[in-house]
Amino acid sequence: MHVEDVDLLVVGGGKAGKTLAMDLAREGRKVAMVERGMIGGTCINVACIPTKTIIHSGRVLETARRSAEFGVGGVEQPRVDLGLLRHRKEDVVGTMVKGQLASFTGSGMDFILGEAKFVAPRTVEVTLNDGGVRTLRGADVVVNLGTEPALPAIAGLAEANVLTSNTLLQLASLPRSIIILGGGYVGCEFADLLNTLGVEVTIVHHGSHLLSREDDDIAVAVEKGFDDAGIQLRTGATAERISRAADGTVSVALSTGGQVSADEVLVALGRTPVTGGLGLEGIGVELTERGFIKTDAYLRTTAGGVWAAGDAAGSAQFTHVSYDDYRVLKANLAAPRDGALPRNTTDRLVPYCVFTTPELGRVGLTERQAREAGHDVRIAKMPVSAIPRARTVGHLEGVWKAVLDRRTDKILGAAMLGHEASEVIAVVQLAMLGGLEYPAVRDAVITHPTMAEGLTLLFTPAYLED
Ligand SMILES: Cc1cc2nc3c(=O)[nH]c(=O)nc-3n(C[C@H](O)[C@H](O)[C@H](O)COP(=O)(O)OP(=O)(O)OC[C@H]3O[C@@H](n4cnc5c(N)ncnc54)[C@H](O)[C@@H]3O)c2cc1C
Ligand SMILES: NC(=O)c1ccc[n+]([C@@H]2O[C@H](COP(=O)([O-])OP(=O)(O)OC[C@H]3O[C@@H](n4cnc5c(N)ncnc54)[C@H](O)[C@@H]3O)[C@@H](O)[C@H]2O)c1
Repeated sequence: MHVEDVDLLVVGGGKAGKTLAMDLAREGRKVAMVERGMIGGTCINVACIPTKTIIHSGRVLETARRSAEFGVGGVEQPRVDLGLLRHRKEDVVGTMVKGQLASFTGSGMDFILGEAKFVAPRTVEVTLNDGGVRTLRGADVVVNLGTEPALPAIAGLAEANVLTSNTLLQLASLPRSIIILGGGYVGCEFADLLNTLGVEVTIVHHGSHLLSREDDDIAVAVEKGFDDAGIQLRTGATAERISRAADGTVSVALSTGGQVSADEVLVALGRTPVTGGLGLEGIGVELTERGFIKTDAYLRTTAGGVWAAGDAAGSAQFTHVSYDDYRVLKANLAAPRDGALPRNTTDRLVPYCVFTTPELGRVGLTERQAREAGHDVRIAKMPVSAIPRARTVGHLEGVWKAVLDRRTDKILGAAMLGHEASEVIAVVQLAMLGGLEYPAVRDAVITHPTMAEGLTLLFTPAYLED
């Protein structure tokens, strides 16, 4: 067996791994990256980018429906053209994939399309997609494998031909109705989108509220928006059995009694790491009970010279977190072998956004977490309708909530449900990173009329509890 030695071997081309591979290759190091199919990884091919592209189409449709309200005539009966929508999504994805491939090869790395399997310490055997086998060993190895939709052991699920976020993106026509199992990020984003596109949506969620990680008042505000839009909610209910009848109708029996039926079922019940059958444990890389790779705060695995990043390494499942894993790895790989490692993942301030309409931007602690952590909590809460920009664009829905520390006046966290919340949450995040006290944010001169200007209102006595 001929073993090819490289300085860095990246297994799985996710956000962290591909960025690191390109960087080190550009610096003149010998780098190989093995990817089994998705050039650019999950985010670009089947997750963030395609979903946000079609969510934008949904928003254009909704705006077209409201065109008369905005003084625009001539837009009669706007409707979605699924063929064109898919074409645009594939164009956006395809352009990005092409760009990625050019960057990979342009960086000087050896980009290998094939399935990797560990056969010895820091060594993989790659079954090449176009035939043949190569064996590579890295002085350092970074494993960045990602996750795939979880398909839990619900009776009948395997036989019912259910949809996942991957297969839903491939549909040639829209179902008339759909049951979505899981009211988390994937469930809520697809529920909102499909409802906008005219599909009858029912969400089955076993938590008492959707988006179980959020404070109840914020989740209730999301639920109210869904309810007003006609989405059926079955919260506090677990799917116990799924069956598809001869006429194609799918039924889901609920733990609360009764059942719901529709044309299709989308399973959005979390994601499973792609770590099975890869020989990881054979080379000393320990996995958790759920199959995630055990790492320390420096992203070292339990095997010498093997590092891990992204979803499969147990990092919060966001592309921007995988990107930060890249920063951690880059600093640590460059450090002297015998010295202390310079960068870790502890205490990262991770924002995120659920891309429903309106969006839910989140950063830092929820009120519940802040109280549990022993903070003397003070809440600022304001309806989005108070913000002048919300009036000019006709998006009055939503609520902003900030969690403050009464003793220090520092911002501990924020939940912003409203127009462009994905952008405004970054302003709050920067204030938190800068250690600003809330009066400094309130007293900043912020451009009028923007959504961010709402921050000068949120912290005034009208919206700040005593
Ligand atoms: C529907 C959906 C929407 C999302 N939207 C957002 C969003 O808006 N914002 C956000 O931040 N996050 C979003 N996420 C989460 C985000 O997609 C993930 O957190 C991110 O893609 C994880 O990247 P990663 O670095 O872990 O690796 P990945 O990008 O998953 O890459 C891992 C790669 O490893 C390859 N691989 C696996 N096994 C092997 C093997 N044996 N040999 C070779 N290659 C292998 C895979 O093909 C894959 O390309 C979304 C997720 C979903 C499902
Ligand atoms: N905008 C974004 O950043 C974005 C978008 C989509 C996905 N993601 C990432 O992908 C990950 C996976 O998303 P997801 O929505 O699949 O998972 P999730 O963990 O966010 O939500 C799944 C929900 O399903 C519920 N559930 C579990 N079993 C159930 C059952 N049998 N019946 C009814 N409900 C049940 C759980 O309580 C959970 O709240 C997320 O954690 C997120 O990090 C991010």
